[in-house]
Amino acid sequence: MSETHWKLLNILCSENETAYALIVLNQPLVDCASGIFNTLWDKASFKAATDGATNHLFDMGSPVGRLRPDIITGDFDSVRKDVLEWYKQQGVEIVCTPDQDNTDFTKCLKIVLEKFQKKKLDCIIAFGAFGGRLDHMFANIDTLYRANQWAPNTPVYLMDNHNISCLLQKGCHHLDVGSSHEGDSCGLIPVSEPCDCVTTTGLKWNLYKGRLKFGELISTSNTWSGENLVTVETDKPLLWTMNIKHSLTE
Ligand SMILES: Cc1ncc(C[n+]2csc(CCOP(=O)(O)OP(=O)(O)O)c2C)c(N)n1
Ligand SMILES: O=c1ccn([C@@H]2O[C@H](COP(=O)(O)O)[C@@H](O)[C@H]2O)c(=O)[nH]1
Repeated sequence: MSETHWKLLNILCSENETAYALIVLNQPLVDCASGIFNTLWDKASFKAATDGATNHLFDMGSPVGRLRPDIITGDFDSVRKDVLEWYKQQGVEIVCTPDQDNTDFTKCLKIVLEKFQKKKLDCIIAFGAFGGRLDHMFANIDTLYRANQWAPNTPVYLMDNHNISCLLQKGCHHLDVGSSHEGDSCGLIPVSEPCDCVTTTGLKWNLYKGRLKFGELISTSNTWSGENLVTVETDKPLLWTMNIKHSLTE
């Protein structure tokens, strides 16, 4: 049985030295000027902006303090021409990904993984993954399935100001929930297929060899039992999601 450890919000702790790449998705960053986004941005080993996300980075800072990613990728139907040109002049790597069968996020993730094939990267965080368009939210979750095929040993987290999610593959998972940044609720969602055998510890509503299936039971509005670790054993891919404490997001 495979064992996977997930650091989750521990990545945000000041003493934490996780090497991660940050992929910024096209969602407003106005509410993120302080708190989580800034922390993630400052500590990232590598920063990528997908298409329209570049507008948000551009609009956030003054020309002097403007946030500068390492790479900008996308089909470029959302980024403003002047914004792309400004970053080009600043020497930022620009990669056009015109394929219309995959999202800009999926394509960007692949580029980031290729860049880090030989360098150390503990995980990848995609910020701005929820809110806005529902089709995009499903596509962002779908990208987690692809990420597992491309780089099964590199955890990928979807985040926004309020949530962090990751895809648990078949096996046993140890989820660190003792960072003090955790909010009150969490969930286990069998997105792609029913999970017939799920066992958990560390939750208020645990399962023992239980079945999770849309139309039958999915685990939402769950919460902690008070321990710093949650364990999940699952026979099929299962989306873990939890919310982030308000004080961090204000
Ligand atoms: C069956 C099928 N449905 C839909 C599409 C269309 N499609 C899927 S991914 C993609 C690119 C999306 O680009 P992105 O910039 O991520 O999103 P946008 O904001 O432009 O919608 C497109 C057009 C397709 N290629 N195949
Ligand atoms: O509502 C949304 C819009 C976008 N995204 C993500 O951002 C990238 C880039 O978006 P563009 O609209 O092409 O600039 C897209 O691939 C999505 O992953 C989103 O999550 N929600």
